[in-house]
Amino acid sequence: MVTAIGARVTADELLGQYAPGDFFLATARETLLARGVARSFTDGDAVRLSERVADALAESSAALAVGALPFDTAGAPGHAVLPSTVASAPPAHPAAAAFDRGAVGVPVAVRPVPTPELHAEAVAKAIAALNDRDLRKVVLARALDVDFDEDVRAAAILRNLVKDNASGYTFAAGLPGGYSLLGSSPELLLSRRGDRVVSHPLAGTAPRSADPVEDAENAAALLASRKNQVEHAVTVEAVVETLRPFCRGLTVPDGPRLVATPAVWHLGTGISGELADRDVTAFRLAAALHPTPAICGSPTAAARELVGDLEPFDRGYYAGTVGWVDAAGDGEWAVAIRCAQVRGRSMRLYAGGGIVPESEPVSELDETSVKFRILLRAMGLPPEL
Ligand SMILES: C=C(O[C@H]1C=CC=C(C(=O)O)[C@@H]1O)C(=O)O
Repeated sequence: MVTAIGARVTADELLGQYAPGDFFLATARETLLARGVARSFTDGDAVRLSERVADALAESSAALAVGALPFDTAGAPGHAVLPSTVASAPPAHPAAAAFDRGAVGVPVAVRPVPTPELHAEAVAKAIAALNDRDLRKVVLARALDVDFDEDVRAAAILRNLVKDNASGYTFAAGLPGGYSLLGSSPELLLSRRGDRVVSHPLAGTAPRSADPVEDAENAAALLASRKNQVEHAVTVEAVVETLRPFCRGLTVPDGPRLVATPAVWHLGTGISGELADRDVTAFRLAAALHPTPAICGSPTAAARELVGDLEPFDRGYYAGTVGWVDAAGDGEWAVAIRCAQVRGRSMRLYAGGGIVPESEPVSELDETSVKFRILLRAMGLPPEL
């Protein structure tokens, strides 16, 4: 097997080479394209998968492995690949802002799953269940199924996602069964470089507005909102608890900061730590953290059960994680949100939101609609569908 970090190319060129099945990741730090399969791994146990991948990297000349974990391994396996080739380029932005938009075509059908009304009803049931089942938070999602009369133009959608999203983690990941996951997530699950570990959980959301005054008001209201602060604190607590045993020291800010994305404001907390044992890889840490209360809830097992009871679909790799790990154990894993699972002529878009006792069903429905806009815009579709 030959794995090579290619000569320095541009993000634009890597996007030009991307084809469904490849792994692509654009961040503020770099752009990565991994192609071909030298070895692939699937495993229902995320920790075991991370260890198998670490062993394989140690035995091979591969520069890195790429992969994806599903939301729940009961529904789909963790998946990782030692690619045949890896190329990296400098960050796509600022140049990407001037990219031509890729043409995506017009869908022949769009179906919400469930209907918006039923999603609002599910949120109401979730609010009641928090009390009955002794939960602090649950994250409930809905989907939009979109069909085309030709294969989904994944490369064009990915190009548009990169163009539209100057920050965060814009990705495409090949999945088992011929699927790909395409999206642009604002949320870092875990990065490890040497002994420095960073996680940046997000929870708590408000819409952006084209009117600067309203936009600033929305941001200020989010920061002042007790409901959103609670939703956020539950998530940060879980990330800190999970990372603590792996780290010599952790730096956790006193409170969250506002994080701007093109469609929404979030509350975010940047957590950093010093890794105690360099044998613990980025993938192993991501497997330990996943699923955080940003996409599942708290306590985890009860929240996952409630998600299964209330959502009328399997999440697949939505609300999972996508990323890479290298032979030294360094790597970067994003929370797989603001994304769609794609195969053939169809794609399923997902959006969810954290539910706490103070949540209101209609606001939660609206929040999912706003979160869909990242994908809808990249597909050339109107913001409300
Ligand atoms: C579950 C999603 O977002 C999570 C990440 C940030 C903010 C969230 C919220 O405020 O509810 C969600 O926890 C999603 O976009 O599908």
